[in-house]
Amino acid sequence: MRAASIRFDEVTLGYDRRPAVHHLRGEIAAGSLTAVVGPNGAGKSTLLKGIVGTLKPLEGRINIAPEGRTAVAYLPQAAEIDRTFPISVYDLVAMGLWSRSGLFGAVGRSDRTRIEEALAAVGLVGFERRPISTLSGGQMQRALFARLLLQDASLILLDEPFTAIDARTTVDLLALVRRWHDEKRTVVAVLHDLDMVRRTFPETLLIAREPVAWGATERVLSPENMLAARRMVEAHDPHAAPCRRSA
Ligand SMILES: Nc1ncnc2c1ncn2[C@@H]1O[C@H](COP(=O)(O)OP(=O)(O)OP(=O)(O)O)[C@@H](O)[C@H]1O
Repeated sequence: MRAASIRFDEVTLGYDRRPAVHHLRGEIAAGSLTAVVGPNGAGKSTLLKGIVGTLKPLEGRINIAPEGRTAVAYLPQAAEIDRTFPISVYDLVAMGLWSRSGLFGAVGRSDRTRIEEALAAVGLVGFERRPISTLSGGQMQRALFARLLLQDASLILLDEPFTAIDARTTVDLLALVRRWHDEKRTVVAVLHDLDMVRRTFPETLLIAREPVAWGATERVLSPENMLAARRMVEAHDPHAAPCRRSA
């Protein structure tokens, strides 16, 4: 597997021509482990959607290398996942193989072994037949991480993966994030717990509608930068005309 890098060339992302994030340039290095932090409404989820490609840049370009050959796995915020969908834990996790087997591809013995290994890795052995609607929040997140494991992607994007998740589950799932990093996958996670970011994520991008600081975590999370980010989001006028400032 070749690790994936992400380059931003003067990127503006937004909705209905209104920028949510702009003046974004720089690179997330191949094999890096990056936290994206910032106040509510700073544009963190928007940034991930831009990388995944569900949101096309209003301006600029996001380039993922190696181009066309990077498998991307994306875990949206829990609120965006339909827990009422009638599907078992096993089938949800098996969906991680779709990129290889296709929607109607047969699940062979080696696939079944991989599904069982993924369920074991997240501590969900015995939950296979449970409908996902019966899972607790932490169990659901474990199932989603098992699905990510099977996706075997070189670029993994996580949007607030530990919000409202119990401490034990967080510890277990954070170990998987570390494992992905050791395997030289590129991991980008939106997080609010700054202690966790300091402990686990070497790189941080602090955004407040535009990058405030980007680089080594300890330097980025300075009190000055955090204050600047909060002020920038508070000062933002959602009805302002699209910004024409060159980056
Ligand atoms: N689908 C949408 N249509 C219009 N505006 C949107 C849409 N999604 C997000 N926005 C706006 O874009 C801005 C950035 O939102 P985003 O969800 O990316 O922020 P965030 O940093 O992830 O916030 P939080 O920490 O609260 O999850 C906000 O002003 C939000 O209201």
